[in-house]
Amino acid sequence: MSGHAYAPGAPEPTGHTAIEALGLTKSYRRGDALKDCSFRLPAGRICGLVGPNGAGKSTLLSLATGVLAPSGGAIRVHGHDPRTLEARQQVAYLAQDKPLYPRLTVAETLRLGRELNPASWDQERAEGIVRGGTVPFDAKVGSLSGGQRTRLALALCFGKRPALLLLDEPMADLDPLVRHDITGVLMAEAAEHGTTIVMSSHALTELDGVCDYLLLLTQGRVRLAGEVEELTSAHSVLIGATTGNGLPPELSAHTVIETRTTGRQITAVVRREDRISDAWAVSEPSLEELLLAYLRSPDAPALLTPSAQVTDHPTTHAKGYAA
Ligand SMILES: Nc1ncnc2c1ncn2[C@@H]1O[C@H](COP(=O)(O)OP(=O)(O)OP(=O)(O)O)[C@@H](O)[C@H]1O
Repeated sequence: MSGHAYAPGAPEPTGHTAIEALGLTKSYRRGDALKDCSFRLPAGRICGLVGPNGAGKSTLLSLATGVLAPSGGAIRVHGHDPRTLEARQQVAYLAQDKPLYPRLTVAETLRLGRELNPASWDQERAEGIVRGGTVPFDAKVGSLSGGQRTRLALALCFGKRPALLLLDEPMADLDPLVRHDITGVLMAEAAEHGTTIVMSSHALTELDGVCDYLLLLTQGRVRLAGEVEELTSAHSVLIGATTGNGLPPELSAHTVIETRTTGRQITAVVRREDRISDAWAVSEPSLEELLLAYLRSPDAPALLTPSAQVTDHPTTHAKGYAA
């Protein structure tokens, strides 16, 4: 398993699992897009999927939707191989370019959604999302604004009543007001229906307050996974005075993620392993500060909170992981 234990004696993760990856690897001719990734995403979370360009975010989403097959290891969605019908019925996916038919009207698009998902379609829910954005039902999709198109695409996704919704950079081309609006849709749907949402994003500030779970990938590996609150509270930002050359010796008591020196002041982001001396001004990093520290420090060790760790529970193997 990648990463290391979060806290000795921590309780076993509980609850249902939306996504579980074990040694998940995806190789292309030029190299590995994902390397030996193991993590668990509990159901009912809004998870930010973060990482620099080329980190493997889209590849992971494609594996979770069953569009791609792993080169090694395994991924399960609600306990099923993503390529099976059982998994596909539970997952909705919105690609970055939000593919919709421009010549259909909004009403016709929803009708198509119903025809494609006859067993699960929730017309009232889909219509409610469209109405919330005052999108005219008789308008052609090709005439909609970016925000309206996103709303319609989300209505199609949620109309399917998915247990898990995967979104590839849903906010990338939207202005701040529309982003706020769409965030509201996501949070309301997740709260009301318990839908698990995974959304990849480069806009770190936007994830704060929206996501309660986080998965950070860099260079195809899991660097951080777990509850946002647990991840941020496990770290501290320390500000103190520099002491000659090298790092102040007290820092060695902690796992140092990043240090920056400005004049005679040193700022360190650390994973606390011990009491912090009174010589430092101490604060908790924001989610953005934490992510930036890990992004700037590719060698900092990975951290997975207990709920994000894949346990060696026998049912894991019963579902075919061992094969
Ligand atoms: N079809 C493909 N063929 C070959 N290499 C690919 C293919 N798709 C992705 N890759 C490579 O795999 C790596 C991961 O790409 P991926 O698109 O998953 O990253 P990403 O985190 O989604 O990036 P971005 O933020 O730019 O969308 C990159 O090095 C990319 O060049």
